[in-house]
Formats: sequence, C-alpha cells, structure tokens
Amino acid sequence: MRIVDLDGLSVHYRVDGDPDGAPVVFANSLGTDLRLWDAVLPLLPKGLKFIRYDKRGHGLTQATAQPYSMGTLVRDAEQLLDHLEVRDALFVGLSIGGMIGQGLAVKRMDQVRALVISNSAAKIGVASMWQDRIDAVNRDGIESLADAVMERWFGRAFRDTPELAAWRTMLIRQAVDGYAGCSAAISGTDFYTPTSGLRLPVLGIAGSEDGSTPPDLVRETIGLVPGSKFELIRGAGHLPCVEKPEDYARILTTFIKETGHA
Ligand SMILES: O=C(O)CC1=CCC(=O)O1
Repeated sequence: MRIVDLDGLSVHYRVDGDPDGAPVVFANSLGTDLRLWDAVLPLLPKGLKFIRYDKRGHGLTQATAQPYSMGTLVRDAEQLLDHLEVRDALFVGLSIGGMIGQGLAVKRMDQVRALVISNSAAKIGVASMWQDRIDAVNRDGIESLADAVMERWFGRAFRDTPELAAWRTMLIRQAVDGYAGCSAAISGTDFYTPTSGLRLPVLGIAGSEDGSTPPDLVRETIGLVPGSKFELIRGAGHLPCVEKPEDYARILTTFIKETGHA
C-alpha cells in the first residue's frame, strides 16, 4: 500500500510488476477501488510496470466534499503520474476511469501514449439521471442503489455467483461524498470534441450485457479517433475485467504488443 499527498489530497495507489518496465496505468469505475484489476494483472505480459490508484473519494483515497469536476479528477491522475515520473504510459480506464483517460490524453500527451477506453464513452448518461442518483445517495445512502447497480455491473451468470456479494460490499462501502462527487463529474462531462482530436492508439472494450455503457455507446466514442480498435466481450456487463478476466487480459495483451509497449 502506498499513500501520497497530492496538493492536500491523500491518494492511495499501488505499483506492481517490473519497476523498470514500461508503465501501464489503470483507473477504476464509479463505486469501485483498485482491486477491480486484481484478476487481470497476473494474466498480463511480464516486464511491465502496473500502476493503479483509488480516485478521489474511493477506496483508501481521501473523500473531499462533493461535487467534483472532471477537471479535478484528471488533475489528480496527472499529479500522481508526475509524482511517479511516469511518461508514455498505456492508460487503461474503465467507465469514469475511461473519461479520466480521455481528459488526460488530451491534456498530457507526454504522459499517455496509448489509451484503452473500457466500458466508457465521451459522454455517459444525461444530467437528470445523474442528479436523481446523487439525490438518492445523499438522501438514502449508496445501499439504496446497490441492487440496480449490480444489474448494470454484471451479466446474468455472474449475478448468481457468491462473488456478487463482495462487489456489492465494495460499492456500499464507498464514501457518499466520493460516489456523489464523481457522479457530478460524469454528469458534467462531454468529451466528444476533445476526444475527436486525439491522435494516438485507442482500443475500446465493451461488454455485451453492459447496462451502463452499452456496446453501441462505446463504439460511437471509439469511432471518434481514426484508426481505433473495438472489442466486444460476450456475456459480460459493465466490469468485464471482473467477469471475464481471461478475455480481458487477452485483448489487452494484444493491444499492448501491437502498440509496441511490450
Ligand atoms: O451505472 C453505473 O453505476 C456504472 C458506472 C457509470 C459510470 C461509472 O464509472 O460506472
């Protein structure tokens, strides 16, 4: 476990793999922490340096008062990578993590040389939907949403496994300020124009049963960047790295090799 103070924010991160390897950075989704990647990392090529972190208000990273902006979340990632002296990373962002990746790739071409937009898009949902969610968690707590969230996160088969309870627990243990704060950041984000200007290798990953960012939404964003690739994982919901780690790792490994990162 590593903790760093970035401009007054205590940030939890982890570094695994080869300390001298090419950097691969992972950013998690709303309501999850860096354990999101536990099943995938051991399946990736050796010789890479894996960096993952808990975004603001999630996991062991400090929760500041809501609301947050996407600019703040991008800056948190930027500061962490500067602290770690990371340049030319392959950035893998899932859902809000994929939005952070798009923002960081636009802002810091020196930090991001290839981008995976996993179960994410240039714009996710509409403001009224996010406001309803923010109001609900502030009024009734995150648990009030948990059953509906599980249906979006996971495909039918996974929802019958004992693992579901652990992921539900991860969700409901997040700080209300963190969950609502990040929801506000998503609500205020429309990256269609900046993402259209990106010129770097981009891979989109979608889950066929994703109830939050369905395949067509991911495909639309990926299509904004010339030369980008798209991969669909069948039988998975919003978190295919949890449900189908072998498929996810295989797709990621191919992209890592194609981009000359390993
Ligand atoms: O709908 C959900 O709860 C999943 C989700 C949307 C954005 C994100 O980061 O996760």
